[in-house]
Amino acid sequence: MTVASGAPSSSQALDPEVQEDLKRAVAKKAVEMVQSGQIVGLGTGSTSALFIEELGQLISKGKLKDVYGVATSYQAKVLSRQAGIKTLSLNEVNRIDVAFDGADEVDSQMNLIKGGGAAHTMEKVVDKLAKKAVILVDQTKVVSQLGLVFPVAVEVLQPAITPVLRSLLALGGEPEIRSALRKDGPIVTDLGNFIVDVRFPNGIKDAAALEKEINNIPGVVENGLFTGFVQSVLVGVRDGNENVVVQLAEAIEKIKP
Ligand SMILES: O=C(CO)[C@H](O)[C@H](O)COP(=O)(O)O
Repeated sequence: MTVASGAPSSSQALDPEVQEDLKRAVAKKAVEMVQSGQIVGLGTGSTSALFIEELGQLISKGKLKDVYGVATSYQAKVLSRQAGIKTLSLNEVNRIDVAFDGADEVDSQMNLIKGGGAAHTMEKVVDKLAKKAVILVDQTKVVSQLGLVFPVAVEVLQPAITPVLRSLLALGGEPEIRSALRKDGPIVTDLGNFIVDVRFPNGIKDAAALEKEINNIPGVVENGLFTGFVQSVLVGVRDGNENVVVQLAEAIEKIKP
């Protein structure tokens, strides 16, 4: 599978309404993969929110029974409750059958940048624990190289912020503490930590190595590089005839920006 020819390249912005249509189409396709009795990881962000909405509709129509969600954030938990999906905490489940999550960037190896919603720490826990992680994106997220556009989000223990910033600079990054729109000062994550967005102006050459290097810095909780474990990506694409198409990539080297 390749992303349909005629699709704008990933760096090209889409009309927000078209992008929303692509996300919705992906969410609708994704819920078809859920089976009754499953425990489902629920990601964070606007695409995951549409998935939660669609899943809630299937449950309320009785088309899916005994489905439980494991939320990756406060947002996912509240949206699940509103959609009528029962949630359990990680400590109450003995498995996660499948997790559905969004991403900020996806490369041809199905490595990801996540963390635009500052929820990547619990997303990584849930997505990696799941028997299968399915990533839901529109075509704007598919890139030839990670990091050229989107920074890597790093969750950092508050008391360690200064030495962590120094270490991130030493790795060649350009770190910036994420601030809130409607609050003076840094945002604080669901887990009580700061977020540092690290730009790598020349892109990321070895995402797996960088993921490990950043996580080795004392004071770092988790970073938003997800490498080496995702095997399914659903991509919403607008084809040359302006039709919305959802493509499933299930092996590495299959997504082309
Ligand atoms: O990683 C995430 C949250 O931490 C999101 O999945 C990512 O930011 C994509 O969000 P959206 O679907 O709104 O584009």
